[in-house]
Amino acid sequence: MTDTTVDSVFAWEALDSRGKPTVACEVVLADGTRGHTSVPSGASTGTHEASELRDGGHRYGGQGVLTAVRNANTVLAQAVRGVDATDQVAIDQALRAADGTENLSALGANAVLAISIGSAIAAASAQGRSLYRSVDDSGQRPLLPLPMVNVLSGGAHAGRAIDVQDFLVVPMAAGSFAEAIEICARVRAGATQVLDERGLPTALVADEGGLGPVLPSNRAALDIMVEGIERAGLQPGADAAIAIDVAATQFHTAENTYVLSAEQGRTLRSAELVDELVSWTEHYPIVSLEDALAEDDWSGWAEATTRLGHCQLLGDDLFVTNPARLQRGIDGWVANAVLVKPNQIGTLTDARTVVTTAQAAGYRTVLSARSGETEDSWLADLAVGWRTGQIKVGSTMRSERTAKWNRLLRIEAELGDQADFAGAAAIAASGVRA
Ligand SMILES: O=C(O)[C@@H](CO)OP(=O)(O)O
Ligand SMILES: [Mg+2]
Repeated sequence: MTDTTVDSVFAWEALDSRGKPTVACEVVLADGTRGHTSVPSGASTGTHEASELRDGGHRYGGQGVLTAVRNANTVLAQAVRGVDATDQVAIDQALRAADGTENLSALGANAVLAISIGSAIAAASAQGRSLYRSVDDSGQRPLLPLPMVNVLSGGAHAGRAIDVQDFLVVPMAAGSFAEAIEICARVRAGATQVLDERGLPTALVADEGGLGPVLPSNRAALDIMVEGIERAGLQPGADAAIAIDVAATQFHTAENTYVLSAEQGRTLRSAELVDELVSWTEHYPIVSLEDALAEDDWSGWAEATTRLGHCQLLGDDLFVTNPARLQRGIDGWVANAVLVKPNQIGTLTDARTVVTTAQAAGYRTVLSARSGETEDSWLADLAVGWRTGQIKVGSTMRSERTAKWNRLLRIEAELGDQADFAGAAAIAASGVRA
């Protein structure tokens, strides 16, 4: 008989895709069902993220992850024991109450998230359902997300060879998720050819599998994106467009300026950075800009929203998947979309709240992996089940990335015409205020 109450938690230290320690765990239900998970970690993290216990180095260099593992195995395990794993809100409340801090710094957001997700996976499995089905209470047909896929990398993920962190391809013409991934893979191959022909190294692969060439300017990277799209036999804009993650927090200074080190230290004020971005959108088929300004530059962000509101303006470091920061954005007319990373907030319930709050306000939602990932694929299921419409996982290379793409390919293949594909409408659809 199915008994979905939590019986025990077994956590341990595992490796992430950067070879750094992370938390893995198995949540075991009373009927013996198990839910295994491991959690990711960012490199260009926002100051306002939930606080993971992590030393950043190998286990022999510090105790952070081991402490999180111990907390998962002891006080957090105790907190969820006897709670029904099908009641995600109750699981997450128990975890939050045990930690007692707003940002989960006492026991570690990584320990909390591992149990939060492990419980959801165990609950789905006990009910004989796929995770994407068990987290979906919409009563609608499953919705496969439009991917944005990393082609060129800079910033904190690629030794700051370019200032902008991610140059991604958005497969506008795709009619299915499978077609979308094929377009992205073709553009990646096209960009690789272009770099090869210029004698630029293509073996330098960044944290998320993007190409990491040293280029003279951010515009040079945009040129390569356009050429890569053309080389793939596609029309820039109509078939494949460009998204960028400026990750501006990374080159913002205490004097409230932005320093482009890839462009000889060119220094810009907020309004000048917005001018620069506006000019990029005039010359290149850019449909989405993430973290266009720094995490606490709310006035710069407001200006960007006024001047760039025809594009998707995605808050990552700005909102950090935090319901209160998102609400401030909605109230203040800032951005028009939110990047959702469950580990920025620490529980599935809070991440879900961000998705529903954003969608109710007309903001678009993009579920996102981290630069330090694991081979888990639960993120793919959450994108479908939460109907986020878009997903960002990194490139079409490296197994910790393809684990998510491949899970989505399988879901689409299994469902056939029982599922919908969000397509370009997910990024172009105007919100109530766009
Ligand atoms: O900034 C981001 O959007 C993510 C993923 O690209 O990077 P990180 O996980 O390092 O924060
Ligand atoms: Mg980002």
